[in-house]
Amino acid sequence: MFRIGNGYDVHRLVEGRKLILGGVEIPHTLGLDGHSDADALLHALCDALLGAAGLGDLGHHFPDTDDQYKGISSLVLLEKVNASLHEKGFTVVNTDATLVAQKPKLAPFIGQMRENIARTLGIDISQVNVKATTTEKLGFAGREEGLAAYAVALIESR
Ligand SMILES: Nc1ccn([C@@H]2O[C@H](COP(=O)(O)O)[C@@H](O)[C@H]2O)c(=O)n1
Ligand SMILES: C[C@@]1(CO)OP(=O)(O)OP(=O)(O)OC[C@H]1O
Repeated sequence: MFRIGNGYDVHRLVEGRKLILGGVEIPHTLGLDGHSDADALLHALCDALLGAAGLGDLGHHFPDTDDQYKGISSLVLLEKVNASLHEKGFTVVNTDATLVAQKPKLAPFIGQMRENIARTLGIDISQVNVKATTTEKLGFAGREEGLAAYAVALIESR
């Protein structure tokens, strides 16, 4: 049986934090604020996978009030989410994500993001897609106040 899920995450862009997306540290004047490494791409992807499996959302499994997750790499969270899906008999068919950010230019880093996600999920890179778009300077993303990520995931029960 096939199941689909979607995820959406936003993090504020602030000074003094790293900009990490898809497990890649991207040089930029601003970074993402959050309890973990604030990797919005991986958070949206985790929520898409959890949603497809009917397992709620990221905050339910990893509360942002729990010190053990402070500063944690979201690749570790993705690995844990993937393990939860496998425990339930699900395998990932494919994922697709869209990053919404006015700056910086993300295209040069998308290949590494895809590699990180594919390796963490134990799937082929052809099963992982990531793209980026601006909002033509509209809204919070266009004003560079924050960055958003949308993700969808298709999973299959064994
Ligand atoms: N932060 C971003 C946003 C966009 N891109 C690339 O630019 C292309 C054009 O984006 P528009 O929002 O103007 O349509 C887009 O297809 C991406 O390849 C990017 O690298 N980083
Ligand atoms: C990742 C977690 C846990 O550290 O917190 P944040 O890094 O703040 O990210 P967010 O997407 O706001 O919430 C999900 C939480 O599970």
